[in-house]
Amino acid sequence: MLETPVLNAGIKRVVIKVGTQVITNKDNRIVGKLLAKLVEQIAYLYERGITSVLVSSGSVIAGKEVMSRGLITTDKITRRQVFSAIGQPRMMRHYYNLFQDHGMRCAQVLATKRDFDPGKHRDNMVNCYEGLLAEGVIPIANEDDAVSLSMSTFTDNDELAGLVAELIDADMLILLTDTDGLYDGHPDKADSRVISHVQVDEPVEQYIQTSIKGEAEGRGGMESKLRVAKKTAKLNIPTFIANGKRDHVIIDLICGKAIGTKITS
Ligand SMILES: Nc1ncnc2c1ncn2[C@@H]1O[C@H](COP(=O)(O)OP(=O)(O)O)[C@@H](O)[C@H]1O
Ligand SMILES: N[C@@H](CCC(=O)OP(=O)(O)O)C(=O)O
Repeated sequence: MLETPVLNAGIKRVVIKVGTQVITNKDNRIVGKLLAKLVEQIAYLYERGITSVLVSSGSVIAGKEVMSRGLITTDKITRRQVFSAIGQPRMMRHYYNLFQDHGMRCAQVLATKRDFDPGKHRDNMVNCYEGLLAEGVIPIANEDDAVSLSMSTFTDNDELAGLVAELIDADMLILLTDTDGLYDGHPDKADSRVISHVQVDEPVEQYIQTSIKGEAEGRGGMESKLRVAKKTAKLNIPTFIANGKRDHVIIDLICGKAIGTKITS
């Protein structure tokens, strides 16, 4: 199905973050075919000696998908906790089945920000990731939204992905979203163009547009993607912002195709 791409031989470990916008349709429903496309690419890379960690959003929207009518509480925080607690196993059921179709195994690693503090918590995280990767199991990370509140909350999963990339010493970080990268204007405007390369000291934040998000539609936005991308790139981990709905996007990036926005130090 795929052409014969020439993968960058220097890439052995990659962290791929997929946002809520990538895996849902306009009705905010999870699209199984999009998850399948992502898993197919991860399986393709795995066969060729490249291991991936998937950081997947979607638990809150997956919970809302089945619960929005029945939920009595109007407290936003509790709603988020309940949605994510219900949605996370729904997401993992999708992923478990999809990886199994490729003869692969996956595992869930939920974290709060505290787990990345230097010391015992962090050592435990390293142990867990390295243990899974050594066994050929694909770790699927998400924030532990059911219990992650106030001081232990990540800005969003972009931040989590950046921390995981640092933790496992990744060769590349890919932030997948629903636009083709960072645009120099509003992504919906005809005269806006994707910025193909950003260096960490370039003041491209001026291009970020404000967007209003509904409940469960994810957090963060382009501002946090850019902040995380610059921080991770400074650690010499090349970071990409690209369109997760595009066919073969992960493989194309690892082949060095000029797509998305590349952020480097
Ligand atoms: N300059 C820009 N270029 C591209 N996208 C932008 C820009 N400014 C704001 N955005 C918005 O950022 C959104 C992606 O971030 P986000 O909603 O957090 O996605 P995700 O759920 O994938 O993490 C896009 O849908 C787009 O509307
Ligand atoms: N942890 C939440 C997603 C939070 C988040 O960062 O969302 P997004 O900006 O869509 O990547 C969830 O699983 O629904």
